[in-house]
Amino acid sequence: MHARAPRLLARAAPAAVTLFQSTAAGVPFVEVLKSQGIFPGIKVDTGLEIIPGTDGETSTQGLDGLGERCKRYYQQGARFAKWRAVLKVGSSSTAILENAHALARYAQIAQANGLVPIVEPEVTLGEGDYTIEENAYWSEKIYSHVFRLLNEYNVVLDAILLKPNMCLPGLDAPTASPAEVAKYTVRTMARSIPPAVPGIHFLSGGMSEEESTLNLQALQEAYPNAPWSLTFSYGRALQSTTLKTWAGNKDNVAKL
Ligand SMILES: O=P(O)(O)OC[C@H]1O[C@](O)(COP(=O)(O)O)[C@@H](O)[C@@H]1O
Repeated sequence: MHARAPRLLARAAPAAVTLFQSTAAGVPFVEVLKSQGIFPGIKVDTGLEIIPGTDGETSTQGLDGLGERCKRYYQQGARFAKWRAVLKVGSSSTAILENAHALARYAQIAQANGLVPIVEPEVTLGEGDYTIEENAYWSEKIYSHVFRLLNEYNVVLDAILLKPNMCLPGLDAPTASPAEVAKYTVRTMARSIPPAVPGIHFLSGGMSEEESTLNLQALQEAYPNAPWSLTFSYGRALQSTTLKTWAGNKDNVAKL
């Protein structure tokens, strides 16, 4: 692990297989993370499947046997779980309900097994010239359904983390300024996310490293008294330059 990683990461969510692996020196990955003050977690969904009768919309799989798996992951040292639902501006009501239901069942099962569920309803950044207002409308609609189902399944809201998208215009529309992104994103959260949720950890969703950083900074500065902590759980915006620079070659580690 890179020496700067512990300063940057509070938690890490490897795939199931990695949770049970060790370093070349034989130290379990879980122990490496714990010794650096990083909470290990686990992605528990098993991927996407097309919902028949829709225009390629997906439902996230992985509920079968989830309780048993969560039990094993907890014993192995995991303390949180992650499940990603993929939605879009203009999602059908079938896709919204299906994904909200699966997120709620997953969160309920994860909590019953001692894991903090990261609930990730991602309204993907797509092609088209839709406006930031349209993205905000669909994001609000989708999050509201997700929370209706979380409540339906008695998920303890104080013990989840939300991983949503920021509100952004379509890829073919003019880009929005960080101030606009902050305004629409926090308005959407204020309308649909209960204050009991402790943290909103945004995904980067295809934003560049710089864009995602500036947008997050704008959000935090504009809303210092937001009821939830506003922070990040970036994938691509954290890893892409690092992976490119490293390129699997240990001689490049010093450049990181
Ligand atoms: O692991 P999954 O569920 O396939 O998700 C893919 C990526 O999407 C994320 O959930 C969000 O990633 P981005 O920040 O790049 O949008 C990452 O954590 C994850 O690596």
